Amino acid sequence: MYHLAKSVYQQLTRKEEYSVLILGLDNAGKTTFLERLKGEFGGKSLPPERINPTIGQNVGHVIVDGMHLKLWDVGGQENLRTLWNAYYAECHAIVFVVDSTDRERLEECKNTLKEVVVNEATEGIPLLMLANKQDCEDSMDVVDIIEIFNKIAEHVSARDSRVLPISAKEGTGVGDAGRWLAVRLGRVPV
Ligand SMILES: Nc1nc2c(ncn2[C@@H]2O[C@H](COP(=O)(O)OP(=O)(O)OP(=O)(O)O)[C@@H](O)[C@H]2O)c(=O)[nH]1
Ligand SMILES: [Mg+2]
Repeated sequence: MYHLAKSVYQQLTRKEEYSVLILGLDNAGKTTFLERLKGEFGGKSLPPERINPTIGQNVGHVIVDGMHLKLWDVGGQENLRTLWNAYYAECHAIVFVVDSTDRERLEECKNTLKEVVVNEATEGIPLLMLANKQDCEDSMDVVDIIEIFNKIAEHVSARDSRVLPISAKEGTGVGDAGRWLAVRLGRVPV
């Protein structure tokens, strides 16, 4: 009887959790975005000046509109990108962060995103691209970023994708990014 009651209780109080993988080149602002998202949705967060390049991974939890999200932020340095594969099977959505000021690495950024979306393991997974660092005067126009990156996402497979302008440093657009994920993930079975 105790076991039955316990299992009923667990079913009733079960929290569904969705895994979100944060990818992008090194220095794109992935960790800054994760910390800002935590702050935006009521958690404790590190200020930008205390964030260092990620060598392993950072994990954060946020609740957006009642939806529990577990965010995996992994290092974007070239030699660490081979590790991204290991996360694909378990993730429900991918956030790809782009440094909008880094014109020199735009080609590398496009190729990296392409590799992610052509991988069989990410097929059909919702993809949110963030045109970050919009607070910088020299940042690329978000319209141009949308043009470039939507083409990559759409050509590969019919998936839910979106490009949003943000400043992870100042927090602009970060709440919208969290809410986009919550809405999209509400349509995906855990
Ligand atoms: N101006 C500006 N700087 C930003 C923004 N987001 C991040 N940065 C800066 O960009 C640098 C890299 O940020 P990180 O969050 O460490 O980048 P990352 O993508 O996690 O990098 P890796 O961990 O090496 O993969 C830091 O100096 C941040 O302060 C932003 O929105 N605006
Ligand atoms: Mg990082």
